Amino acid sequence: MTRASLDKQPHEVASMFDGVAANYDLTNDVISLGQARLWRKAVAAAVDARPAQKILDLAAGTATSSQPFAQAGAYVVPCDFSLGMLEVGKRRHPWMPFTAGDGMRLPFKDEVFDTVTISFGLRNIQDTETALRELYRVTKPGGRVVICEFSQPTWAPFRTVYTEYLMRALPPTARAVASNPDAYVYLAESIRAWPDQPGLAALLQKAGWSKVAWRNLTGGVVALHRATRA
Ligand SMILES: C[S@@+](CC[C@H](N)C(=O)[O-])C[C@H]1O[C@@H](n2cnc3c(N)ncnc32)[C@H](O)[C@@H]1O
Repeated sequence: MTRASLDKQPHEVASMFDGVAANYDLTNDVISLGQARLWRKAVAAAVDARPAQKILDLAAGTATSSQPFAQAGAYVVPCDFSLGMLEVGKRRHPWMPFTAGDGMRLPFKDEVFDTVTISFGLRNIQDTETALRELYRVTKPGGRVVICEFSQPTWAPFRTVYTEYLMRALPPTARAVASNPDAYVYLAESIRAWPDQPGLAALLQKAGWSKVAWRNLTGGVVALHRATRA
């Protein structure tokens, strides 16, 4: 594989997600070998949504990542720039205030959300630091960010097996279930190119966030980063 498919422009990323929207959630369950549901539970626990809280779920896609916060009684705004993903989400959750918007220029005023969160989306945004600064801007002072993203398994033998899975088994599996298998080649490449746990923590600090911490899930296949706005 080459790095070429990683150099996608934002409109290409949006149209790639438009293309996978119909089968997106099913494909996730299959290619994560059922782990996706556990990761979502961990995100829900970290966000700890409460009634009357205002939560931004950036890169929410079909809003599967937003649903636990709404179920906990919070006011959750799913925001994404793929109209195809938003359409699928709106059909499933017509009461949610879906908002079309780019993570690098959020269509919200300063300091409006108690918590901002992003699951499996930050890696896809062209400029990570700009997105982290935008998330900071729209968060109330004292508010929090929770980021759920693929990362690096910490135990070397497991890392080797996982890398084999990403590069060899995932593309054919995706070909069997996904509507646009190329999107899952991009997935494998983008995970390999993404910063590890301390690398993302450093980017959060650089964007102004404090009290940065993370927790590994599934041995570090996924990491949950948390931070606070001063
Ligand atoms: C892998 S999906 C994650 C969806 C959802 N958060 C979940 O956990 O199922 C990534 C989403 O990021 C969105 N995305 C990528 N770049 C974006 C950007 N610059 N602004 C807004 N959304 C973006 C894509 O459209 C896609 O819906």
